[in-house]
Amino acid sequence: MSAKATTAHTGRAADSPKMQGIRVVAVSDTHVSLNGLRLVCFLTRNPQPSTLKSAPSTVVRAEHESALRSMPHLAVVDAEAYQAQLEAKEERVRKLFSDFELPQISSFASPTQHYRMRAEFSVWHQGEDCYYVMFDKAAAAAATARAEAEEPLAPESDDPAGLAHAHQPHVNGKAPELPAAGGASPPAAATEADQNGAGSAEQGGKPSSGSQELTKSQRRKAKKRKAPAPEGTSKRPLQRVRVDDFPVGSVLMNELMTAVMAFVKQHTTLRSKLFQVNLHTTLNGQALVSLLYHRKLDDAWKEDAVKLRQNLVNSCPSLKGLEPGLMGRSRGEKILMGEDFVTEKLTVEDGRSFTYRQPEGGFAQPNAVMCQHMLSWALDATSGLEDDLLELYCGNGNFTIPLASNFRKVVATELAKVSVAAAVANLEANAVSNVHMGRLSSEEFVQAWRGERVFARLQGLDLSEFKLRTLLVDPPRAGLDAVTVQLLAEFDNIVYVSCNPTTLHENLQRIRDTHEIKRFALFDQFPYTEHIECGVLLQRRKAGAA
Ligand SMILES: C[S@@+](CC[C@H](N)C(=O)[O-])C[C@H]1O[C@@H](n2cnc3c(N)ncnc32)[C@H](O)[C@@H]1O
Repeated sequence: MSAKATTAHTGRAADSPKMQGIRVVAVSDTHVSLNGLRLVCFLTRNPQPSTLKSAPSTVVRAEHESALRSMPHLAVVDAEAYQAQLEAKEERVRKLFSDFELPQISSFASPTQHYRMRAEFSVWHQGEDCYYVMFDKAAAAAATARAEAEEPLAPESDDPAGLAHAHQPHVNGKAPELPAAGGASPPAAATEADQNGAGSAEQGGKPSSGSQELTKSQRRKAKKRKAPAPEGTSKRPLQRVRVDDFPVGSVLMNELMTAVMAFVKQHTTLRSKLFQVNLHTTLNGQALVSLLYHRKLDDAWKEDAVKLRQNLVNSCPSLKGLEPGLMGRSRGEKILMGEDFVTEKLTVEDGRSFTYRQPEGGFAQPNAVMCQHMLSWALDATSGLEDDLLELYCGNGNFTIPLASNFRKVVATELAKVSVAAAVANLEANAVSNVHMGRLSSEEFVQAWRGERVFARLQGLDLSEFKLRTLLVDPPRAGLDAVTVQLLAEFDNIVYVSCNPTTLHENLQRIRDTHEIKRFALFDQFPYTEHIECGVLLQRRKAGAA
C-alpha cells in the first residue's frame, strides 16, 4: 500500500457541498491506496461512522470504527509541508520561552525522509499471515485531550521516544483491515523505545499466549491500560497501524523490514510467537536485527536464523555484503549471531569523525544526521570555556567524546550499565583519555558531589580535584529530578540538551535570575511529530546584571 499525504486546512473541504453537515477541523489529503480503494481522509473532530455515511465517496468509509479513529492521527511524510512544520515548532518554542530573554533560535532542519536509524515494530498475526504494526499511545491520549478540550492543537505527548516512541512518527499507515485495536487489544502495546532507549518488549498479534507468558513489567503495563478512565473522560483505544514500509526509517531499515518479514512468513520456526522486530541501522550500513518471541528458541530456530541472516545480506543492497547482527530473544534467553551493537560513525562540522558503539538496549540518538548537528553545535557552544566539564546522562559518550577536546578534564556519568560499558569502549576507540566515567544516576552523583555518600563505582575519584565549572545535561523527557535540578545554580556554564521543551522550561525557572540564555538551538530530530529537541547554553550573569 502506498500513501501520499499533504496537510491542508479546513476551507477546501468545508466549501464542498458534499461535505455539508460534517464538521471538518483539518484535512489530510491522504490518498491511500487500500485494497484498490482510493481514499481521502477528511479529519473531523468527531468522526462517527454515521456522520461519514453522508460524506462523498472519496471520504473514508472504513469498515472498522477503529480505523476511523486511528486515521486522523497518522503523521504523514510530506516534504512540502516540512518547512512550515519546522517554523511552527520554532514559534511554539518562542512562545513557551517568552518569559526569558531569548537569543535568535538556531534551527536545524532534518532530512525529510529516511532520517531515523532505529525503530521497533510489533508483529501482528492473522492466520498464516503476519505483518508489522505500530501503536501510538501518544496519539490516543492526544485525541482524548483534544476532543475533551475542543482544542485542535495536540498537547505534548508523554513520549518521544519512545518516540520515540515519542519520537513516534506514524506514516503510511494501513489500518482499516485490522481488527479493532481497542476491545480485543493485545496484553500490551508496543510503542517505540522509551527515553533511555530500552524498547518495551510487548506482545503483538493474536493474544494467544496468556498472561503467564508476560514479564512483570508487561503485566503491569497491561493492567494499567485496563484501569478505568477517570470519571468524565472517554477512554480511547490505542491506535494501531499496519506498517509495511517506513519512509522515515533509513533506506537500510526499509530493506531489512521487507526482507525480514518475507523470510519470516515462509519459515514457521521464525514466525511462531514472534511479537516484535527491532531494527537498528547506521549511516555507514551496519545493522542489528532483534527478533523477540513468546516461546523458547530451539535448534530449529537457530538453523533458520542463520539462513535469514544470509538472506538479508543477499536481499539488502545497503548492507554492501556486510552481515547484520541477528539476535533472538525470549524470556531469559538471548541468542546472538554477530555483535549485539552497531558502530556508527558521526562527522562534525570541523571535519572530525567519531565512532560510536551503540549497543542493543542502550540509548542512541535516533536521527543520526541531526545528531551530527547537535554535536557540532555543542562543540561550538563550549569552545572557549575553561577548566573541567561535568556531564550527566552521558549515554554511550555521544557528547562526551567530541567535547572532551574542549576541556581539560571531564567527569561523565550515566545510569544504564550497557551504555556505560559502550561509553568506556567508545572513549578508547576514539583515543580520548581525559574522561572519567562513572556508572551513577544523577541523584547519586549529587550525593557524591555533596560528600554525602562514597561510591565504589567512582573508583576513588576525588571530585575536589576537578574544576567543574561547566555542566552538560541531556536527561530523559521528564527533565531533571528535584535533586539534580538544584545542581544547575552551582555551575557557571550550563549546556542543557532536552527532548522536551516543557520540562526544559520548567527546570530553567530555577536559574532564571542567576543565569542568562546565551544560545538556543532547535534540532528537528522528529519531523512530522510534535516533538522538539532543544539545546541551550546558559551562563552565569555578571555581578550587577539583572
Ligand atoms: C536522552 S538520553 C541522552 C544520552 C546521551 N547524552 C546521548 O546523546 O546519546 C538520556 C540518558 O539518560 C540516562 N538516564 C536516565 N535516567 C537517568 C538518571 N536518573 N541518572 C542518570 N542517567 C539517567 C539514560 O540511560 C539515557 O542514556
